Amino acid sequence: MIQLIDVSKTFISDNVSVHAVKDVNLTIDQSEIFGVIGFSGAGKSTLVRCINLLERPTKGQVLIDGVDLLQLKERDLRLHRQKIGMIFQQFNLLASRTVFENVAFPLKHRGISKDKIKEKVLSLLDLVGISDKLCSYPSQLSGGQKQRVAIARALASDPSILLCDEATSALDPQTTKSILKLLKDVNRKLGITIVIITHEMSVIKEICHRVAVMENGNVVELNDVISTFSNPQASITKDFINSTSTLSRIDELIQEKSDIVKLNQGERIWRLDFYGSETKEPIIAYISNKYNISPSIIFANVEVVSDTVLGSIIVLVTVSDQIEKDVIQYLNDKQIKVEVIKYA
Ligand SMILES: Nc1ncnc2c1ncn2[C@@H]1O[C@H](COP(=O)(O)OP(=O)(O)OP(=O)(O)O)[C@@H](O)[C@H]1O
Repeated sequence: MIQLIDVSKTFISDNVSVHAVKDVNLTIDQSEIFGVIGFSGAGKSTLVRCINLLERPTKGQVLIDGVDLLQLKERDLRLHRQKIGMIFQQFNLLASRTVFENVAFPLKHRGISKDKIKEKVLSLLDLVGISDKLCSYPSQLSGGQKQRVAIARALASDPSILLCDEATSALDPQTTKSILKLLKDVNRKLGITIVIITHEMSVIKEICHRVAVMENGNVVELNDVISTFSNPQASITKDFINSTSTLSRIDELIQEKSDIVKLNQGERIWRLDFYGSETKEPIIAYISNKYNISPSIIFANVEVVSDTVLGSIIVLVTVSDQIEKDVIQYLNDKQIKVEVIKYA
């Protein structure tokens, strides 16, 4: 378990203080996949580097399984750090060493026999699916293959925690998916806690259990992924979610006064957000029949997040004030959020 208690990090350069991380409190459970999202400069890397003391916090405590790393002497700290692996956007492989040698590197000088090292490296390369590149050099590998080698190397010390700093940002979408799937497998098979820094909500959606949203050094929102997507609180979280969906196009169309959103007398535009079991009910058909209205769908977006369906639709509907109130009440009772985006 990782506990960050009142962690702050201030950099001072040229007599200017930069408060990169401000009083962050976080608990990340064993075997959890935890995401940290934020725009550039929000403090994500600094926060995550505080977990293995690549950055020493200016203030606060960093507890790994109850042990405060900041209180440890150098030798003990080195031992504890071996339990925290890390991978990076630029892979950080040793260019002059083969794949085998890169993965074997953390095992050197530990009194482990050559045979044991070989056995371990081969099983790790098998786990990450790159056994056929044993003798290749990093320059002969694709980005996805390099990240697989980096993951194998990070796992060589049998860590209980794996920190991933923008590990998929340099990869194309398909390779990103395959690396995220590998991280998921590693989490499931080895029970390793994974902390992932990203600026893409799609990464959070794909594999994380919980997510912390960072802005200006603060954690401004912290929740499980479903709640974050279905009921975001902070405006920056809403911005991130909008960036993954086509629905925010409606706001642009309204601003542009597009013909698509030009309304006649009595018409309105609603946004309906629903998730989980509600997605199986024929809600639109039901309200059409019950209230004698004919919603026409302008946009729709349905996602699957952590095995839960999340849907949003934007509809144009002609309706009186009273019927609108009744329909909204009915939908709210069904746990469907309704926002009236535009009146005629
Ligand atoms: N070594 C350093 N010296 C001075 N300032 C630093 C240092 N490292 C980071 N900062 C500053 O701290 C703030 C947070 O940086 P950090 O790299 O943690 O953000 P980030 O959210 O990870 O950004 P990105 O997504 O661009 O990597 C920024 O203003 C950055 O300029």
